[in-house]
Amino acid sequence: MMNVHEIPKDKLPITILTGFLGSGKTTLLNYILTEKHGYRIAVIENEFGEVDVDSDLVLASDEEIYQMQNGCICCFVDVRNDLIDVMKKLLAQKDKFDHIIVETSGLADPTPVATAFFADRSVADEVNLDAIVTLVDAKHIDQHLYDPVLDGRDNQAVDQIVAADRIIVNKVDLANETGLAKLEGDLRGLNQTAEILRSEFGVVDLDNILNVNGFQPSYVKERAEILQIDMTAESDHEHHHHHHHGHLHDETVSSISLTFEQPFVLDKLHAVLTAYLDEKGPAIFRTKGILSMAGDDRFYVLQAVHQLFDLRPDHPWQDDQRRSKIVFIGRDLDRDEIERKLSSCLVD
Ligand SMILES: Nc1nc2c(ncn2[C@@H]2O[C@H](COP(=O)(O)OP(=O)(O)OP(=O)(O)O)[C@@H](O)[C@H]2O)c(=O)[nH]1
Repeated sequence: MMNVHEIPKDKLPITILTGFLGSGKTTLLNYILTEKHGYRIAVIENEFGEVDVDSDLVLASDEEIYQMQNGCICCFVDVRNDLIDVMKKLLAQKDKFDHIIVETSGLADPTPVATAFFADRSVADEVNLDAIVTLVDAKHIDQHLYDPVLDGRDNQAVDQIVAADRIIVNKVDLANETGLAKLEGDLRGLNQTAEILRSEFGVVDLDNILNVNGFQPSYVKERAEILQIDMTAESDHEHHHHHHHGHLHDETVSSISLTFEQPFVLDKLHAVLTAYLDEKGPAIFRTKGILSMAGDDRFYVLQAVHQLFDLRPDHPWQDDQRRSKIVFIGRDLDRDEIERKLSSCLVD
């Protein structure tokens, strides 16, 4: 597709990739990283949860990947300052990249992330926020858009859609045409201007999401005012005093990370997870894990979004890394119960 927008020359384009937990951000990122589009891409990732699972799930590639894990990118001043510092490092070697993708955590409001690029003059002068691309899980988004627990409170699933310049309705294989048409109508109600695309496993026309010069600052400016974020560029160092107040994601949601040295018994684990997620799935938004199985030299990847889960073998373990890590994100998580149930699936 021809690109009709004029793209600022000499500025490094940045795409903010956002979308609720499990909507398909890493899947889309992996698609982008493996497609031959000719861009050299640096990726900045931020995840919610204590142990790092995401970096194991992003496919190995030549691209540079930076993890930012000490908190949710949208909430903590330090993390946004880290983001600026990572950007400065990237800009110092900007002849190595054509594009930067920032993948936010699934609970992030993208506005503070977007404003971070304007907050520091040396960064603001050299980058162009190309677009905020929001993934929407066609099967699960409704329960977050219309989350009764958040009634009257700030809802990040909504924030992410409202801030979008491109909305990708992903997982169309799990929805029917009537449901998709209704969803697209609802999305249009929240965001009148963003182009709405559909995808299965993140496969979209990349010309329509990268280098589109599609960022529309009006919404972000308005929201930044509500959040009391000053978007005026400051010179170096001053941004360390720059902050807003409070958390910007749903504080009823928390995460539990567990690690296990002993391997699991596959059948037992499968049965226990099926029963547990069936029972608790509505409140467990997301489960991710890299797991060691008895009698198998490959690591297993566990991926669940609410009740829907997938557990499958991947590559052989590398030396010294054989140890399971698993993260649950949701409401009212009972750490002891989860640990007890998982421990009952470990090899004797
Ligand atoms: N059926 C189906 N599953 C999908 C599709 N896209 C992604 N998935 C699955 O959905 C799960 C979550 O996908 P991810 O790409 O990890 O989602 P994410 O947005 O990065 O998740 P967080 O980092 O937790 O916010 C994985 O099991 C994917 O394989 C799709 O189009 N159809």
